[in-house]
Amino acid sequence: MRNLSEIIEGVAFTELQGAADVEISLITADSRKVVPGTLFVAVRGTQVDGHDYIEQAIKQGAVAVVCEELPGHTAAEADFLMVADSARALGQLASNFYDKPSGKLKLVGVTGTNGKTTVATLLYKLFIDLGYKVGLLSTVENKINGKVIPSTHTTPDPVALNALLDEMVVRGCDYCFMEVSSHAVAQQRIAGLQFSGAIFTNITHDHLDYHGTFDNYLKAKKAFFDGLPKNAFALTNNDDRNGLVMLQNTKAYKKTYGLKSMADYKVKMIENQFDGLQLNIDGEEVWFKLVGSFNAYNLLAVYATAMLLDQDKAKTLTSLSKLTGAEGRFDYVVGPDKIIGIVDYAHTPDAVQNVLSTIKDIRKGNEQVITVIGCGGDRDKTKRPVMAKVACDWSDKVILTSDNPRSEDPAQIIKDMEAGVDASNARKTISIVDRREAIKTAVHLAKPGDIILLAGKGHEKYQDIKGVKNHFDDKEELTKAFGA
Ligand SMILES: CC(=O)N[C@H]1[C@@H](OP(=O)(O)OP(=O)(O)OC[C@H]2O[C@@H](n3ccc(=O)[nH]c3=O)[C@H](O)[C@@H]2O)O[C@H](CO)[C@@H](O)[C@@H]1O[C@H](C)C(=O)N[C@@H](C)C(=O)N[C@H](CCC(=O)O)C(=O)O
Ligand SMILES: Nc1ncnc2c1ncn2[C@@H]1O[C@H](COP(=O)(O)OP(=O)(O)OP(=O)(O)O)[C@@H](O)[C@H]1O
Ligand SMILES: N[C@H](CCC[C@H](N)C(=O)O)C(=O)O
Ligand SMILES: [Mg+2]
Repeated sequence: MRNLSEIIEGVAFTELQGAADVEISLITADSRKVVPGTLFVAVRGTQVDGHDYIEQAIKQGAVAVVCEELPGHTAAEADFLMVADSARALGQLASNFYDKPSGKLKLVGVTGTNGKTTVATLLYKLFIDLGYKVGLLSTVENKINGKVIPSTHTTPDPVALNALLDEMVVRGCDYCFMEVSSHAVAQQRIAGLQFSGAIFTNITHDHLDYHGTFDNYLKAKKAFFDGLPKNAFALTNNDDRNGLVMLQNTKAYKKTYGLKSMADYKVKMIENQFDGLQLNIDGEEVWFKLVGSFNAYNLLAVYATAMLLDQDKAKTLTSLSKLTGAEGRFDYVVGPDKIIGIVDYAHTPDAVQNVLSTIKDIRKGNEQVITVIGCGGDRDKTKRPVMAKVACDWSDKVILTSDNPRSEDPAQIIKDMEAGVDASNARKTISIVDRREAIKTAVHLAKPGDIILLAGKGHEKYQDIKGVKNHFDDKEELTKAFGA
């Protein structure tokens, strides 16, 4: 319970109707959650306009409303606060409501097309191992010092986000590592947060359905860096062609990492094998349990962050060398006849190419690589043919199948993917709509020693078909198919 006058502190408003002297028990942008004593924030969304629900919210007991436009007839029972950008105000209000929890711990955000979950999860595990109390906000799960809280988004909405940060503070967390998705930046889910540091992994093709152009997608990631305070660090991947763009307008202190280019933190690849990576990281040779050259970048980003947070170099490297990655990222199961099944969350053209090139680099002989892959419905359609082409170019056999079709016709999504399969690749490609059948077929086609890649769903425990989330787990299906 907080007084409205405290909650609106620092929020730039153009007009206030009412005394702002009411007690607020809840803050929400969703009229369906309003209970008596709520502050309702009307946000314009991609589907509907929250302003259309103001009256409903007041009927349900909202005592104050934040909006960009007053409703036609002002209901006198509530206070009204007019702002230029209510999505932004929601972030600041949520932070104030929970008494600015992000400032009471060290909050580090990770952005980039691929690697966010891996980097944030490794940082969480590392700092736990170094003896701290830590929070994690990620695609796979949210965690508060060991306690798991299921995650609904890569970056939660501002109210859920600040509530989680508040719980972290209450439970004594020193650090929180969180993923910052481009959607979250564009929708102001991180407004009002006080970051101690930001990490950029890379940017390649994804989410063009939402951002419209690659340039807008890039600008969303950059906006996160632009908003950092000067006592925060801004750590970027200098091998990525857009890595330095992140640093152009930030007030934070700038640091770079890289394998190929000049950078403050450097790594060299020594060995890349099925059971791990040997790297020379900042002058020290260390063996890590993670697989694939892209993980050299992730590990380096984590190491650099630990150094920027003043951790001991030797302890950090010793600890990092023991860690495994995030669930569903290059997760493997060995089946009969030494057939290897890999479950990986690669769901962008770049990630698919990276994981397949890693498999090619580390396989021992001429074993076949069989890839099972689909693309999500109601998401970027332009990546579908590209992902299919990459899968074909880098595999010996490909089974095109369903990912999460959501509201779309799964057969049509596969048709969109098939458009990227040229005549020479068509010979090695089949399409099977049912993902379970596709996995069984891959196992059936595999000869001793072959490698099966199940791409796109990683840790997910469901398949979303027409809005219904049916239980589905790639690793479980693979294990069953191996057993049959
Ligand atoms: C496209 C997108 O990102 N949508 C997010 C957005 O919803 P929206 O703009 O469509 O909202 P809307 O339905 O138009 O409603 C507008 C406003 O009216 C309110 N409303 C609506 C109906 C009603 O009866 N009453 C009411 O008050 C809503 O609560 C909302 O405040 O804001 C919602 C609240 O924060 C999010 O839950 C929702 O995420 C949807 C479910 C989603 O699937 N998002 C994905 C694409 C996403 O965000 N992904 C990224 C990761 C991407 C990556 O891998 O990098 C993530 O961070 O998870
Ligand atoms: N640094 C990297 N560069 C390129 N590809 C990567 C990198 N790290 C991981 N990948 C690939 O991308 C996939 C997704 O990795 P991860 O879950 O860490 O990314 P993410 O950015 O969190 O994704 P999302 O946006 O869906 O949350 C992995 O399964 C792997 O195939
Ligand atoms: N966080 C990503 C995950 C996509 C994973 C894939 N399984 C799909 O459903 O498209 C997104 O929202 O685009
Ligand atoms: Mg993620």
